[in-house]
Amino acid sequence: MEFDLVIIGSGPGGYKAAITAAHLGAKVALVERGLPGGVCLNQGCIPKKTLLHLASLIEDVNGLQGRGLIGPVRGDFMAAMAHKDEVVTGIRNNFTVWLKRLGVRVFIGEGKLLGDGRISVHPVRNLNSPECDVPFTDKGKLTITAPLELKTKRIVIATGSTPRELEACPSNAREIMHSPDFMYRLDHLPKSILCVGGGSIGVELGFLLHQFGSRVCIVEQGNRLLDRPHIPDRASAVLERKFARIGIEVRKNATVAQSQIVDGKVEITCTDGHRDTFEHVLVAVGRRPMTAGLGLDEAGVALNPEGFIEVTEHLETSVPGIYAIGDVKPGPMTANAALHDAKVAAANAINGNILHSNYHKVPTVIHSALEIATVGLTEDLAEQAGFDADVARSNFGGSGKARAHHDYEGFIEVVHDAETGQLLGGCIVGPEAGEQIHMMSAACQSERGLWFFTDMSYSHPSWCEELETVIDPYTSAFSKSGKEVFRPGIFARHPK
Ligand SMILES: Cc1cc2nc3c(=O)[nH]c(=O)nc-3n(C[C@H](O)[C@H](O)[C@H](O)COP(=O)(O)OP(=O)(O)OC[C@H]3O[C@@H](n4cnc5c(N)ncnc54)[C@H](O)[C@@H]3O)c2cc1C
Ligand SMILES: NC(=O)c1ccc[n+]([C@@H]2O[C@H](COP(=O)([O-])OP(=O)(O)OC[C@H]3O[C@@H](n4cnc5c(N)ncnc54)[C@H](O)[C@@H]3O)[C@@H](O)[C@H]2O)c1
Repeated sequence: MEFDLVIIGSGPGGYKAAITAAHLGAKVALVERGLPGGVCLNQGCIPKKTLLHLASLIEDVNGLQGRGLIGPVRGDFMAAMAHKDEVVTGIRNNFTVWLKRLGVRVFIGEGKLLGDGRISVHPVRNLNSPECDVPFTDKGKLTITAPLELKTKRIVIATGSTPRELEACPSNAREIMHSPDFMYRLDHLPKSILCVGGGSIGVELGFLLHQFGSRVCIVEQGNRLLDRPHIPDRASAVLERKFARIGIEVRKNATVAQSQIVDGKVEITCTDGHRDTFEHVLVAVGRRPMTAGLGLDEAGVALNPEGFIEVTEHLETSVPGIYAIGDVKPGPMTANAALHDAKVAAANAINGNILHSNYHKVPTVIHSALEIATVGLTEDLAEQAGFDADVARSNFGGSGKARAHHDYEGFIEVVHDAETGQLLGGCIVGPEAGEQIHMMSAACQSERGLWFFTDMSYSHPSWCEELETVIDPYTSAFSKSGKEVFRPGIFARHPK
């Protein structure tokens, strides 16, 4: 069977690449060895967001007790987990039908590079990935029963990642677990849980369990939660204050030195000497790329020292015509980034290397006790890049909508160049931040830069109108000084 493009892996990277290439008129095959939809649909973004939505509702409703609502409401964790399964299964069952309608051939089997544009696909013994026991209804009869060989002009590798192990706290998928075990093996609400790692998974799953009634502690080796360059310190600080207020314990600058399972409970000793016992431990200390068994060596595809597939700015690997996208190559390990990569790599694979990946364009959104959303550069990163960075900042204290919702924790900051007004990026912490950030993205993309916000008209009351409030004094000052120069945002000026 011959194709223009074969994609290995059907997560957000793989399926988006398939759709993009199909829209460009290519004959496309998508090979998946586990559950269609990858980590994002089956173990990550979608199940997590379903549970977090309920967790946030509990918080919102209880926050309005005595202000017209009578409570408190409580969560039913196992009913929430069943609801989550229904949501995921519903999306998954339509997923392959949708791809078929676009003309994409889906093969459920294990893909391996054979060189010379050939890919073998082998039947998988246990269709459901080793990390997840959820049944898959193969409506389209896509599961192969005998080995196949596909021939293709171009290849996209989108095989994703898997959780990193922690030697001092080895997972047994029960008392000590990783996020896939949390999603599919947890059959009760833990009375207590330790999250090792205060990154995205620790703060998101820790918060949701707290809302359902677990005692939650997070141990983080860095000196702040979400310790990543593109998340400003101020955002971590607001989240840490909120965790302290609602009763989530955070132990920073520490990790687990020893763990032992005794009578079905996990006894922990931390490097700061702290000892405690938890019903469960969730290890979330990052993820490693999924490259084993792909035949990369034989095909000549180079890896970097950390084991990620090396790519050029066009997302092409060391072998011309083979591209790699999403978690399996260096860069942000988010669905947002994988979706961005997919559009770049698929277009390049079909039309020649014309597009560059540009992670300034890709927002990051953390869904926890507060939503934290960023795009482009922080103040620190902007200064490191040589800009004369200035920040327009506001909290939601003056926002009518925030007051009406009785929800005004958080802030907005918009980073720009003091000299030119060029928009460089921003961060929003607060309600619907993950939606509001798209305004910031559009502004960064536009030729109008900061003036994008003041040119706009807004609905009132709304969260987004705060963006105009925060920017107004800056654009006015530029106008008064006669320095009103319209410059494209950071996206257009920085190819990488
Ligand atoms: C708990 C959790 C919550 C998350 N929440 C968010 C969020 O809210 N927002 C966000 O942006 N990101 C989130 N992420 C991250 C996001 O899920 C990943 O970044 C994203 O799924 C990566 O997409 P991908 O296409 O690179 O790979 P994946 O989604 O990992 O898909 C790779 C696929 O390739 C398949 N595969 C591997 N090897 C082979 C082979 N040899 N043959 C055939 N198939 C193969 C795998 O079975 C898998 O289905 C979350 C992650 C987790 C764990
Ligand atoms: N909303 C989202 O976009 C979202 C949500 C969940 C996961 N994800 C992605 O999934 C990936 C995995 O998430 P994650 O939370 O496991 O990784 P992460 O990289 O987000 O955070 C891991 C955290 O663990 C800490 N850590 C590392 N080793 C440690 C140790 N021994 N002891 C204590 N702390 C330690 C790190 O300092 C870091 O803060 C991430 O790359 C993330 O981008 C994204």
